[in-house]
Amino acid sequence: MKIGIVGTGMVGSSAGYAMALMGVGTEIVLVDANPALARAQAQDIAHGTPFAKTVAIRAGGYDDLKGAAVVVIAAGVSQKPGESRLALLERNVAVFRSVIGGVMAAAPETILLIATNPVDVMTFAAQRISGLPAERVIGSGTILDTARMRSLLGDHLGIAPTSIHAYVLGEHGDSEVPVWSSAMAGSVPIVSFAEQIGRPLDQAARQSIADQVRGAAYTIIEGKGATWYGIGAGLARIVRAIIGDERAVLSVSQVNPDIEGISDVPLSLPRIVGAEGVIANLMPDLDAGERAALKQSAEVISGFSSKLGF
Ligand SMILES: NC(=O)C1=CN([C@@H]2O[C@H](COP(=O)(O)OP(=O)(O)OC[C@H]3O[C@@H](n4cnc5c(N)ncnc54)[C@H](O)[C@@H]3O)[C@@H](O)[C@H]2O)C=CC1
Ligand SMILES: CC(=O)C(=O)O
Repeated sequence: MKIGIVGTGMVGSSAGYAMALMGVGTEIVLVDANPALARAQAQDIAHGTPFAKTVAIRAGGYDDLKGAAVVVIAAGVSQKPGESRLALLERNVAVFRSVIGGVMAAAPETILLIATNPVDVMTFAAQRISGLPAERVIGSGTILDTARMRSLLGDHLGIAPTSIHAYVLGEHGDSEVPVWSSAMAGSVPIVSFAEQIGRPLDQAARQSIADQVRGAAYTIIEGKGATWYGIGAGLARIVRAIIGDERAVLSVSQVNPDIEGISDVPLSLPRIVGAEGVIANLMPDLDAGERAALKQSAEVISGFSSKLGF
């Protein structure tokens, strides 16, 4: 199955590399405004495939995306140290006006998977520019924040992050909402699990983990200029769910008709992801504080998306 990636800088190339190592798809086509970069990334990743699952990876133009089941969009600018994701909006919407047109002309039946920041608002822009139904325009959303939360909780509890079932919802950004009230370790509510094994998750421990998740991008950007490995793996995971029709439950972004009274707002909820894109949206049981935080997150995003003029 063919997968396209538009924007082959750090994020796009890391997604391609993760897909090649995980054996996601049979053919990956890399497209970039800088064709020499796309060619170099394709060659470099291809040299890893003899050690991995065999995936053909090559550079191309928009025409080469014809027949792609999924096209990942990671084109645009990224944050400088201290800059918020929302500060990138205007520049990246301009990039999307040309990129999405090129993709849709070649692959009108595709599913778009958006990584470019601010990812929720860019998912909204991509949906409006492409005219695709909302369930076929997926933003990576909080898949990365959820992974960061599970990784930190795994460290705290001394268990595999894959045994933790907890989500970050809302914006992939400063207003994100870690959901503690329904978080589980194995099949045990996480606070009870933590008490039973003598590693309590009291309010201070939960706040510290939430702060580290929210601040992770800022911390990493301060240290190495950008983030790419975590999101590269997250994008490969979403693509695998789509092309394998896995019906996996993942926290990803999509334009929602209504969240807490706010209409047409793009944000992350747990969603069932398969061959048709998002198959169903799930609203977890939230406590009053989490519900208010989700509404506030929706308001922050809507404050930007509703002013785009789409
Ligand atoms: N969703 C998430 O969780 C994450 C999102 N990001 C975002 O991903 C985006 C990409 O980040 P990086 O790869 O680090 O940036 P980068 O600067 O390394 O790569 C961006 C690429 O986009 C290409 N590009 C720009 N305009 C284009 C156009 N009109 N057509 C085709 N290609 C074009 C550039 O040539 C460049 O190769 C940023 O917006 C960044 O904030 C980054 C990390 C995590
Ligand atoms: C840059 C970004 O969005 C992240 O690493 O979360």
